[in-house]
Amino acid sequence: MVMKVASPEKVVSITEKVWQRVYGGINNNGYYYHHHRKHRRRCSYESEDEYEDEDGTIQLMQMGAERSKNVLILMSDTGGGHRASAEAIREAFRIEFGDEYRIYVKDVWKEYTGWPLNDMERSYKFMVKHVQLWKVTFHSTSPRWIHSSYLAAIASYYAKEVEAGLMEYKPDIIISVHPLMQHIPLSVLKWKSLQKKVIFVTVITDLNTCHPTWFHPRVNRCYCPSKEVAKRALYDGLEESQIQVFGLPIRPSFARAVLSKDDLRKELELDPGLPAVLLMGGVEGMGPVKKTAMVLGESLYDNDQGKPIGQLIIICGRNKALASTLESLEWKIPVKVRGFETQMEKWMGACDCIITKAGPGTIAEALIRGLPIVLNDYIPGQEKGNVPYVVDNGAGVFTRSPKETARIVSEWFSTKTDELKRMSENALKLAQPEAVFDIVKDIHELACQRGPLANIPYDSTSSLTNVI
Ligand SMILES: CCCCCCCC/C=C\CCCCCCCC(=O)OC[C@H](CO[C@@H]1O[C@H](CO)[C@H](O)[C@H](O)[C@H]1O)OC(=O)CCCCCCC/C=C\CCCCCCCC
Ligand SMILES: O=c1ccn([C@@H]2O[C@H](COP(=O)(O)OP(=O)(O)O)[C@@H](O)[C@H]2O)c(=O)[nH]1
Repeated sequence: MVMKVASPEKVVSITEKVWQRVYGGINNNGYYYHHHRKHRRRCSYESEDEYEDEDGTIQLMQMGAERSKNVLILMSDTGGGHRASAEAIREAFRIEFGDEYRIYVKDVWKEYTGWPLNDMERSYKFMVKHVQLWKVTFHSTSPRWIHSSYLAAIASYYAKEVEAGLMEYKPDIIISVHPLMQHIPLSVLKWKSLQKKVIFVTVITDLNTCHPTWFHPRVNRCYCPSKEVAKRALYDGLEESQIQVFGLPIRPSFARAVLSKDDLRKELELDPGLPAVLLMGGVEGMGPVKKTAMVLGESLYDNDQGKPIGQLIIICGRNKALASTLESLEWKIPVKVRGFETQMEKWMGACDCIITKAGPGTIAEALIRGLPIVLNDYIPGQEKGNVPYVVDNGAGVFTRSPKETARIVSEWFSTKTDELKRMSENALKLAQPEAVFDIVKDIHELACQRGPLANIPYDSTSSLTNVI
């Protein structure tokens, strides 16, 4: 990278001049600040060569920082949580490090491979609809020898395709935010002798009872969202030095935006005075959403006084059928039915509590917004442990019964407002809004320790077919 700066009039280091111009400041310790970055950073390996050209302009050549580093985030739309976390990491990299990193969020399986890898979304949706099938698959594939053999077989079968997918993005760093995206890319990196050059980290997006496919002993780091998950990682053979516990990565718009409930209600055209409950079921609108909405529609109406005691917002995500059914119903209380929303932080910020299945993304977001949670369902296996995570920490309750859910919310809005307040405080205590920033800073540290760009031989000629 070559940058131009005017000749200095007083004696200041060339580095300082450049950083002042490009990034807006440098402190006494030599750390520089980007105009939109709060975090200080410096990779000690960076060195500069300088020279003056004819018009007196000094050219600065930064050795070892000629280009942005490529970061490939591997995810899949099996549920909405993996994409949300991937986007959170991308945004945090941008805020902290500007254009120092070029981020790609990709489902490489979908783009490059064949069945069953390229069809995980549909298969997963089918399996969680037939919940016993999912339960059996989840638990029967938990032993390492079982999932490792499956995944090794698939890795050999799709090695060339996965290699092509990785080559396309020439990653210096690979971040997996999906339980099925450790083994195959790590095998490919091993076969290509790239393991020591490419940094590979896993960011786990399950809060407690996660599947052991998340834990791969050859990762550089495994970011666990909770101590419970870290314990499982240790038990599964990861070293302490590989594990970091920062929290689940949530989009920075949740952590950093200053949101006033009154303004949000105005913007979202909600009733300014009535307490509001948000009802949802992950990105697929799963769980007993319709039944719960209908019972709430009755219980949040005070028949004696002839007026509502609360309002209801239902976010159906990608479940269009659910949205259109709910839109066609008549309600006694103010109800807003929405499809897929891109600004969840606003809807959560406008509400007083939430009813949801035990999706880890939604839970972590609700905690940041201080919303007491009624968990009304969970997917067996990976979501089961999210229930005690919320309930035992006093941030919410669990019930599968729509009637019970409606009773709890009506009480929170009338006779038990103190309980609502206490749970909201507990939720805020459990929240980890800075987790995503801690994760990207730690990855940056790893990249700095790795030294100048590794000159990774991403040549298009070598092929894995030679090694398998
Ligand atoms: C389809 C190809 C997948 C790989 C091919 C098979 C390899 C076999 C090895 C293991 C199979 C593993 C399946 C179970 C592991 C799942 C681990 C896990 O936790 O998955 C969760 C994710 C979804 O993410 C979650 O979403 C939730 C919300 O909905 C929530 O947000 C949660 O926090 C998230 O973590 O699940 C997946 O992505 C799995 C997709 C799997 C599709 C399975 C297709 C089945 C085809 C072949 C599998 C063969 C398995 C044989 C089982 C033998 C049973 C006797
Ligand atoms: O309309 C919607 C519905 C959901 N989500 C997000 O999708 C994620 C859902 O993840 P979770 O782990 O809760 O459940 P999943 O969808 O994976 O089952 C969360 O970040 C939600 O904020 C969203 O952005 N828009």
